[in-house]
Amino acid sequence: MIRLENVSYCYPDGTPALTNINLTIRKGEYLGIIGRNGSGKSTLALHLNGLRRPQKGKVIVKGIDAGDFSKLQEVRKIVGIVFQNPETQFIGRTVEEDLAFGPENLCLPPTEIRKRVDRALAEIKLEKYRHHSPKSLSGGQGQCVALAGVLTMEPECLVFDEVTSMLDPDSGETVLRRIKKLHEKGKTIVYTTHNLEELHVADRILVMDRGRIVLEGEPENVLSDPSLKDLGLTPPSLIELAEQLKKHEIEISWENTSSPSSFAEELCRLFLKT
Ligand SMILES: Nc1ncnc2c1ncn2[C@@H]1O[C@H](COP(=O)(O)OP(=O)(O)OP(=O)(O)O)[C@@H](O)[C@H]1O
Repeated sequence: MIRLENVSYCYPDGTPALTNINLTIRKGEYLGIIGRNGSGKSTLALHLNGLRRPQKGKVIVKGIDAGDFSKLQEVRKIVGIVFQNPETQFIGRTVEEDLAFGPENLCLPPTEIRKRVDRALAEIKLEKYRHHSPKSLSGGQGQCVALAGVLTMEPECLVFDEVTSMLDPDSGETVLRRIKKLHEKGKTIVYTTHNLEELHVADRILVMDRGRIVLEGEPENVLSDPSLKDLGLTPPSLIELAEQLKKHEIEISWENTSSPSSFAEELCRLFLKT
């Protein structure tokens, strides 16, 4: 669906943000991109719908060159982006107005705009906030509205750039659940984060460091890769716990316990002992 061929990008002050990136994003896949601060995740995300154009190499979106300025509108219909801070994306005075903005720009007929706004509101389950100012919502609700705003454009691929980093854990969970649902409905998802706990649902994970892809694979392999710590990343807590149990040769089995809560208690007990 999206192909990056030898993509390199340097910011005007000379900071190299991407170096020789080769990547194919398959239709319907959930791709997680992880890396410490400044590793190039956002710059890569911005290349996926032409918000940044490669200085070297090519980004091809369903056969269209995303670097070709005249094709930008087409590319943005296929790939939508949601950013870290939803407030920077709000334009309308009410949620409804905000959601209508994208389809209005596509010059769609009013009935179609209405249909898309209603559908997007139902998708994020925020119908009752239709007439509220998007700026009056909580961080999590605001992020869901930003997501709905992208959905009104009906893109096949959704790119989420560190969308939970400003949210509390509960709101972050809600946003992640919405994203998972969209994936189940067939959307291609690209999700950048520096929190490995969020990536167990991905089909594939890329690890970036200093503008390069340094590790790639299925979650079970990448999340337990010993080089993660050297790359400034904290493995998921369950994997850390499993490593500790292995290191201390502690045996634990489900059969020893009668219920999930006693299993959890047993784990806690063993963990405190190590
Ligand atoms: N507008 C800019 N001007 C100059 N340099 C920039 C700009 N944006 C990013 N950079 C630099 O480019 C490199 C890659 O940054 P990028 O934001 O893509 O990384 P990131 O992995 O998304 O980081 P973070 O997790 O902190 O958002 C970093 O060295 C960063 O300082």
